[in-house]
Amino acid sequence: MPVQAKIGPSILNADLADLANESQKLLDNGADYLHLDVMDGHFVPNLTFGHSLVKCLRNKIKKDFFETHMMVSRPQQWIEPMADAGVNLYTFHIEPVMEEVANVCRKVRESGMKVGLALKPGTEVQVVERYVDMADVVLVMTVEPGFGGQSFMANMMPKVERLRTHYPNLDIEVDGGVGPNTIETCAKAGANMIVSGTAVIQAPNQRNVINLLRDTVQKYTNDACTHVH
Ligand SMILES: O=C(CO)[C@@H](O)[C@H](O)COP(=O)(O)O
Repeated sequence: MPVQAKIGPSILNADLADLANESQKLLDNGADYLHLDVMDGHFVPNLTFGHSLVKCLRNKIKKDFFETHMMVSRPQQWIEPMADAGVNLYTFHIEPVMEEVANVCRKVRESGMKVGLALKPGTEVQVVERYVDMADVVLVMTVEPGFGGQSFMANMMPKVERLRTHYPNLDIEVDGGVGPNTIETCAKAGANMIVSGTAVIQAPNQRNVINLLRDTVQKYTNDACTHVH
């Protein structure tokens, strides 16, 4: 099955006090999944929310695909709570668990969730290649994790290109500063799962932006890949 373009808005800069409605609006406007940014104030200098909120969101949004992007120092700690909260894809950073990546991947799988491996901009892509067989998605960060609204780092594209060349069937996600002005660069490099925060949340017409992102990726995806759903 060909790799599919999937657009997953990040809700980081949405009105978190109205998260269920904001999320539903994104899905109604064509989002393929929700990218939920979990930050612990240790791994990144920002704090958001945890499994309790995700569970409440799941109670309101029953069927759609949830990814949690775990920007936390101890991703092992939240596997079971997030699985219980109804998360579909558990994407964790390899940097704080460098010696235990395989073990964490196994535990995520055993919990029934899909596995995503995230890389900070300073982490070599070769480090993640050892674990690609254990993962469903590799997330290449295109900003330093922690905040929405930062500038896209085009110099991360060689990582995406290398992964796409070596792993034609892999779901490759990009996150940070991705929007109408930067999507073509990501799509050409081979990304097929697109996280976009500010550009979608603040758009006067979310549907138009989501469609533009998806159409651009579809233009460049080859027909030898798979997808997460
Ligand atoms: O994980 C992060 C930041 O740490 C991202 O999900 C951003 O929140 C995306 O927002 P924009 O850069 O698209 O505004």
